[in-house]
Amino acid sequence: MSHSDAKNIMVYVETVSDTPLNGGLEILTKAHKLAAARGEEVIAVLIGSNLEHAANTAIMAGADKVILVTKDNYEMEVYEAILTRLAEKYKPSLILSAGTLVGKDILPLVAGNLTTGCAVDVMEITDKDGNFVFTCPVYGGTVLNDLVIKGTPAVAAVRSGAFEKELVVERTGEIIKEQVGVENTVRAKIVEVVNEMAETVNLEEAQVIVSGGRGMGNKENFRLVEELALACHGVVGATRPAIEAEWVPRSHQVGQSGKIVAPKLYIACGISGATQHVSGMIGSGYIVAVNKDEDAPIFDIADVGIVGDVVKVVPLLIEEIKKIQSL
Ligand SMILES: Cc1cc2nc3c(=O)[nH]c(=O)nc-3n(C[C@H](O)[C@H](O)[C@H](O)COP(=O)(O)OP(=O)(O)OC[C@H]3O[C@@H](n4cnc5c(N)ncnc54)[C@H](O)[C@@H]3O)c2cc1C
Repeated sequence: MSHSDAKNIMVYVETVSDTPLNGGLEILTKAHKLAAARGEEVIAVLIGSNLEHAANTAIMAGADKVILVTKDNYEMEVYEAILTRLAEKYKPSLILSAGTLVGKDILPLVAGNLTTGCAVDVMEITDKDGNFVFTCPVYGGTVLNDLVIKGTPAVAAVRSGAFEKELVVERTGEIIKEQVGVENTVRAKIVEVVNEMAETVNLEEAQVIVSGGRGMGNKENFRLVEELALACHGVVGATRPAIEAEWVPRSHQVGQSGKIVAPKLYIACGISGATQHVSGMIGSGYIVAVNKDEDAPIFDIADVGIVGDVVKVVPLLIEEIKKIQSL
């Protein structure tokens, strides 16, 4: 695509059961600010069914236009082809999506189809002299790298929680229904989707996460993490060793090779604070850590640190929270 043709920002907004995920809405708000400064528009793309309500939410979050494409189930190649066709038609200068598993699945493929580059794990986007600059962590989050994509459009998957969502009820926008024929592109078809109970976990959207690490000791003690999460109306997270010990399914892993999260409250129980874990939760609003080692690196990033044995401290936390809730 030539540079001169391209304008406007296209945002793929992922939905689950007709509801747009916060990651996409946060990006729409950021895209609205970037596009407004350039005198351009934000085009949201929603793929699924019964998405009219979600389209209105996308407009409130910052979309000027919302393109609705009806499809029943998620299929990577179909979604990738739809986004590619829409990019060819609408010629945006930037394509964004939340860096969820789906976003990270399809965006690099879209970038490949359009022979351009894709930034992942983006934490900030700035517009410098007409070029988008993407700030991304590298080396496990120890260094922040600013990068510019030379191809057009620039494509980027953004970290959940990187931007703040603002819903403005008075905003108006246009809803466009597009039919995109992509059936021939499908090489693999999903014939059945089996929903493991654990897969209902949506760590990226959670406001409260209680995570357990190797320091929980065993599967039975790990139930304390689940109990504390339940008491706080939160979601259970875990470090890789806790996953590898099979105390909890893989869908709960937080970190570099797991999920990137940004809850308001993150409680880390028996977690050392290794870079690969911390890079996935450093965007949390308030961090509480329980560890028996007062020199554990997790205390360097914690707002509140409790030095003690998780098996003694976590039951006390559960008891206190239940007491407060019963008042
Ligand atoms: C390429 C790569 C990718 C990775 N991706 C991830 C990832 O996505 N997520 C992830 O988590 N890890 C990841 N890791 C692993 C990471 O490097 C660490 O090994 C891991 O995060 C450590 O987990 P932990 O804190 O549970 O265990 P440990 O580092 O062993 O820490 C356990 C902590 O528990 C404390 N403790 C022990 N007993 C108690 C007790 N009774 N009460 C209180 N505290 C106690 C100890 O003091 C210690 O600080 C990755 C590694 C690599 C190489």
